[in-house]
Amino acid sequence: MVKLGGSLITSEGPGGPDVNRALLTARARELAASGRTLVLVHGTGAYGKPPARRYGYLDGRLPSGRAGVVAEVARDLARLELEVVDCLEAGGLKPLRLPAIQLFRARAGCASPLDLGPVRELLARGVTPVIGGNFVLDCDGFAVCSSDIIAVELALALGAASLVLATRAHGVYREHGRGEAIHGQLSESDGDALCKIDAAGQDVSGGMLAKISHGFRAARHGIATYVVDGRVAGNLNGALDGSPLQGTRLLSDRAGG
Ligand SMILES: Nc1ncnc2c1ncn2[C@@H]1O[C@H](COP(=O)(O)OP(=O)(O)OP(=O)(O)O)[C@@H](O)[C@H]1O
Ligand SMILES: C=C(C)CCOP(=O)(O)O
Repeated sequence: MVKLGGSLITSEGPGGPDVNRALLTARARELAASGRTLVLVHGTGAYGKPPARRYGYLDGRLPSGRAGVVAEVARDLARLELEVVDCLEAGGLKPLRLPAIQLFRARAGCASPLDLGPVRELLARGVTPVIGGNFVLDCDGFAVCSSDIIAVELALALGAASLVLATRAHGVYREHGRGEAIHGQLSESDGDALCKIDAAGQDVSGGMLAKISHGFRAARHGIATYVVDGRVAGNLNGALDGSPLQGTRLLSDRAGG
């Protein structure tokens, strides 16, 4: 399971959000060359995070009365998803996009998987399923379903051997903004280290701290879990092989559940 972070694959251009096509195609080429069976999940970055601030749903929930906002943002996310599969295909993969809203459902803002049969069946047919962070149905409206949650839930449900969370950072910085030293590995019992990590109040998906917390859930179930630098050539395959060139391994002290 590989998740390509929104900060990695998108940027804010002069005319609005853009996909970093060259980088994404290069990563796809490396993954295609390895010939692995893969599920690819991706974030929304410049397409998904600014609207949450602009329209004021940083808690990730929108009642039915705000369906117009959901429709507008989902339209832009559909453009992102199309560009992503275009780059993945240009890199030599056989990607097929599955909408998050058909695979996940939320209850009071908390998303969990529905029937993942289509993901399994695509894998069996040699296709790479691609799922982007997006809105899903909630009891009384809609909820943001972050790509970190999608990646972790799919990794758990499909029994993935590893989960690689690729982002635009060297790994998990020890002190973000005050140097580039990263944790080689980070354990969920390391309270001193974790309390220095940014909870990103202006990020609908909770930033690095939320990413790490979700990642620990996968680690707890024995899935080799990494936060790696997606800008570094060869790093995704390195991490999938258990030795990233640049990144942080997330470890659980509560392995087994
Ligand atoms: N301790 C930290 N270590 C690494 N990055 C950090 C840390 N604290 C904050 N950050 C910031 O978090 C960013 C990554 O978080 P972000 O939520 O953008 O992840 P992403 O997975 O790339 O995006 P998305 O959630 O859209 O998929 C980094 O680019 C960095 O700017
Ligand atoms: C903002 C929406 C709707 C999707 C979630 O964004 P992600 O955390 O970038 O996957």
